[in-house]
Amino acid sequence: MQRVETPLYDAAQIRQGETQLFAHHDSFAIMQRAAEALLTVINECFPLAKHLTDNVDENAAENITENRAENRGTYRVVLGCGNNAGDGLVLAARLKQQGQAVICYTVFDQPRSQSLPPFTGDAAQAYQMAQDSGVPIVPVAKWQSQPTDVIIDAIFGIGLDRPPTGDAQWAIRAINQANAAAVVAVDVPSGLRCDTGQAYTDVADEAGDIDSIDSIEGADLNAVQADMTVTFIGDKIGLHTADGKGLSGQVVVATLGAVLPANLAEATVVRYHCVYHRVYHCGADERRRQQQLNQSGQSRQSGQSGQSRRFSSGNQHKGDFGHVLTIGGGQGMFGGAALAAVSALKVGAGKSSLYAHPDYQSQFHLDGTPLYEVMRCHDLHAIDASICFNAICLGPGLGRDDWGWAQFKTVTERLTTNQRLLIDADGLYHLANSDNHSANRLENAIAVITPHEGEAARLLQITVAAVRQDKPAIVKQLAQTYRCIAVLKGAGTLISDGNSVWINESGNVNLATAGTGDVLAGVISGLLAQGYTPLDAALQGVYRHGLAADDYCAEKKRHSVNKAGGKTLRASDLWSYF
Ligand SMILES: NC(=O)C1=CN([C@@H]2O[C@H](COP(=O)(O)OP(=O)(O)OC[C@H]3O[C@@H](n4cnc5c(N)ncnc54)[C@H](O)[C@@H]3O)[C@@H](O)[C@H]2O)[C@@H](O)CC1
Ligand SMILES: [K+]
Repeated sequence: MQRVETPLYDAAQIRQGETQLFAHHDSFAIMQRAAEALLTVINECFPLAKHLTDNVDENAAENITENRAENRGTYRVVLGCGNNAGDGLVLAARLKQQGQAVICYTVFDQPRSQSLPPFTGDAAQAYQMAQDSGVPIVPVAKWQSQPTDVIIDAIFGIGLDRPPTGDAQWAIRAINQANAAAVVAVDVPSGLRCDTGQAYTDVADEAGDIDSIDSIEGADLNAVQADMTVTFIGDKIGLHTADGKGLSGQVVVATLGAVLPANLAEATVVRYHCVYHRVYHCGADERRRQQQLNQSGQSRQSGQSGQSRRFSSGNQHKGDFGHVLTIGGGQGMFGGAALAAVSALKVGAGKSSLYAHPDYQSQFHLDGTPLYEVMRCHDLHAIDASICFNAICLGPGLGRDDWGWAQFKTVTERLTTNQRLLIDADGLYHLANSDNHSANRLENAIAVITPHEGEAARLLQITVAAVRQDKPAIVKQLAQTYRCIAVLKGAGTLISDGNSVWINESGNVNLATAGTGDVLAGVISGLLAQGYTPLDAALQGVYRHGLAADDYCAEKKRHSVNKAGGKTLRASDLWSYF
């Protein structure tokens, strides 16, 4: 299995690329290139019928759509006051030159009441170009839109440095509520922080306690929800993780001729996907990924690692594929442990054993179905002397009570050097509450931890809001603090070895459902048991878990079961797609 990595950049690195470009090119020419890239994408992906009556004046502009016999839609460009708006203005001029219906809305100025627009430099030149081309430019107070319109968000790009307020906030809401045919973001969806993927919200960022996700869930995002983002110079971290994964839509990169300096090619944050050398039943997605791989000049391939022995020859025994011991299933929580134990088998582990609370020793069932394939483990005290467990999965459904704590202690005190270990769920709760001794012991083990935001907050003794502020930095910190591979789960799951950060490309919102985390714990443990390095087990496990959810949704759509692709997935549904 190959891993394909594409570098992602933060705003400071993009500014370096910009500086390099401007050393050899006129900056307005680069802005025109950006607009040309936007125009190409819009013409290809979101064409509207040409507008035949020219010379629409500013006062009549807001009635463009209504005045047309056929309600064929208008390009509505919403402008901030920086160079992101400059890109939007040049685009508007080019659309107008093509004979399209286009109107610009200014968020920060009232052109008629002020002698000069607030634009400066290249953006001022772009403003002039749009005016010369006859593009109507009106205050956003005159906003109106139709479902047939295409909205272009040119409010903020990489220069966003504070929460949008006033008219900007109003404009972001108007775009999101417009129910337009499409929303295209210029460079970055406005309101999204491009370094971290965190969107501004309508509540203060400081909200949220340690481990409490609920306190900040439900806040309205103060950021544009785009169908497509055309991003310039290099791809950006925040478009692929946290809020950004959902807000950016499809991401198209236009380098504008920039070749980022060699040291940036060693970006410490990359997004990745894996390429399998076998045929999947959902081949279309894989073919698409293969095409992207072939077309992408920026990608690099690595991780020729961990080709599972399962596929290498036909002459093997189940013992060759590794044995996973799952420890969890405290009182009332057997399901999570069972999901993990079965998932390890589904990704090819040869054997799976489960140690659970004595209540379950006589009823080994998941949703009423007996767990025939999973063996019972009756005694944890032998695990240090035992060579039969190739990986331990500690925590699914373990519970935070005394019984859970006792099992956690038994395992961590008996960890042998190089024991392959994954800690998830309540195992992480106990890890956070244990003394440094346990963390030090992880150093000797070959360990992977898989927290969600709340668990990450507890592990680092910070608030959930603080975790959300910079997830790429947090996942690194987790790996460094606990001396292991850290997987920070969520939209655009992040993985770190304490040095680099990988962002997973697969997966969708359907994974936000009970039990999928237990399945992931089992998947990674299953790969660990088969001999994958902990980094490869984490990277491939996260990718395969997300791909299974993508394939599930694609199949449901194909069979018209769920055309909208809504949330129907149950955790155990993933098993059929590994
Ligand atoms: N100069 C050029 O030729 C190029 C510019 N490009 C575009 O330029 C963008 C960056 O331009 P800028 O650096 O001007 O930044 P932006 O256009 O993103 O906006 C920055 C302006 O908005 C203000 N601002 C930031 N947050 C605000 C808030 N919440 N409320 C109110 N005002 C706020 C800033 O003070 C600044 O005046 C890129 O994202 C890209 O779209 C690219 O096309 C590359 C070429
Ligand atoms: K934007």
